[in-house]
Amino acid sequence: MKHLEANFDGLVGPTHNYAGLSFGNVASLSNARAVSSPRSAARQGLEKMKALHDMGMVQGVLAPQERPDVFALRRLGFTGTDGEVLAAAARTAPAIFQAVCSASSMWTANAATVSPGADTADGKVHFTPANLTNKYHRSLEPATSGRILQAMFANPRYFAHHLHLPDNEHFGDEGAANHTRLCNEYGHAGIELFTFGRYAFDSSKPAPTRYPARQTFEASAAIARLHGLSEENTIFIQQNPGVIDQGVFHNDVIAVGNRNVLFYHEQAFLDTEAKKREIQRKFGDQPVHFIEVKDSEVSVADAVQTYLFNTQLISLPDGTMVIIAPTECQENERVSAYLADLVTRDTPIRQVHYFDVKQSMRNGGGPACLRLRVALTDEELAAVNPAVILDEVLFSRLNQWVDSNYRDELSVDDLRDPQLLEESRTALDELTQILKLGSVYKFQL
Ligand SMILES: N=C(N)NCCC[C@H](NC(=O)CCC(=O)O)C(=O)O
Repeated sequence: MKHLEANFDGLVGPTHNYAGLSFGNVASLSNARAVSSPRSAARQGLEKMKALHDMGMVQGVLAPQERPDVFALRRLGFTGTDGEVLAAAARTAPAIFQAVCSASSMWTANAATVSPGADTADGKVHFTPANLTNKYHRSLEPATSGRILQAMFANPRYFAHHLHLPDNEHFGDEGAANHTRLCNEYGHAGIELFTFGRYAFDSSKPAPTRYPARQTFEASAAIARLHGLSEENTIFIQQNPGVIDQGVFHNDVIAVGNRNVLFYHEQAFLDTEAKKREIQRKFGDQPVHFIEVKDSEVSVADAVQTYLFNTQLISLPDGTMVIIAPTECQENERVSAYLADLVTRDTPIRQVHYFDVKQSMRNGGGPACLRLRVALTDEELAAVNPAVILDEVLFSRLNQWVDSNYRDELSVDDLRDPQLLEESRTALDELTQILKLGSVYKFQL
């Protein structure tokens, strides 16, 4: 049986904007109210997807969510026609209004945690949408993420879907951004690394003091139980609270893993040496390549600014391991020198490919935030909704769809325009037909 890892990238939504909604995420706060370009953001994302497809990777598309979320405003007591709801919210509660307009579902590393069938007790691929409780604008995502994932991975013989964890900070869960899997081969049992920022039920344990820890230990442990993972293939690692306080709001801003490689900053974790020993013991006889970046090579500040670790570490079909990095890494002398040197060292990583995803980077989302990884056997892949898998035809169809539905520019003030809601709904309705998702949005139910 063949096996591979597929990437499902979030399509940027028609209301992509910069609202400064994510305290603890430096890029989001520093670009608050900048004018965005939904069209070029979506095109940048599609270019990256196409490039990975051209490298021989299986590349999928994850649909964005409907924004502004009028249903969320009605739940908060705004009434009248959709236009009246938008106008009243924008006038009387502008901060809430901006939150319900965020196109943050584009970062599909936060859509869910996924455990491949090789790791789970029942042999199925398990999905749990992230509840994203720490930020109101993101807490609006899990129900729709769940419906979209079920429409993509529908066959119950291969795929198991769980409800997101309780909507409470005690179980704050940010999905695959805090989850990495190491394995020898994608289809063989691997080890799943769950990274968390604090313990919810034990205030004596270390925790950040400046910025929030979005993921709790208790949430990570619940996901591992739900997915039927065993103690022997699961590792829980606490993030160093000091790096969260420097802007590492998700672990994928400071570490990334693929197959037998863990690439991380020396300050990323607590108890690093003990955790490395546990990883190697649970991984088995083959060596794990721990590529630890020293502070003297790249500082945490440079890592946060360039997203050196929010790179995609992928294995091409011939087995070559490559890094998909944002152009911000190329533009920073220290980081580009580090990467140029890394590919000459004795590690499995052989190439670096740079991509312009600036529209996403300005909100703190790099290449790795934009994708959800799903390791699949060929039999499981055959059971995935084929309309979401990118090929030449879908690529050009989606580019046309973006060109005819997306605005070139969007400022925060444009979000109250009821016409934008109409445009978004028309676009998303068409998209559900292109991707054969059925009815997944509330306005379609
Ligand atoms: N690291 C990963 N996997 N994902 C990045 C998510 C970025 C997202 N930014 C935002 O939600 C900003 C929206 C705004 O400010 O308009 C967040 O902070 O949750």
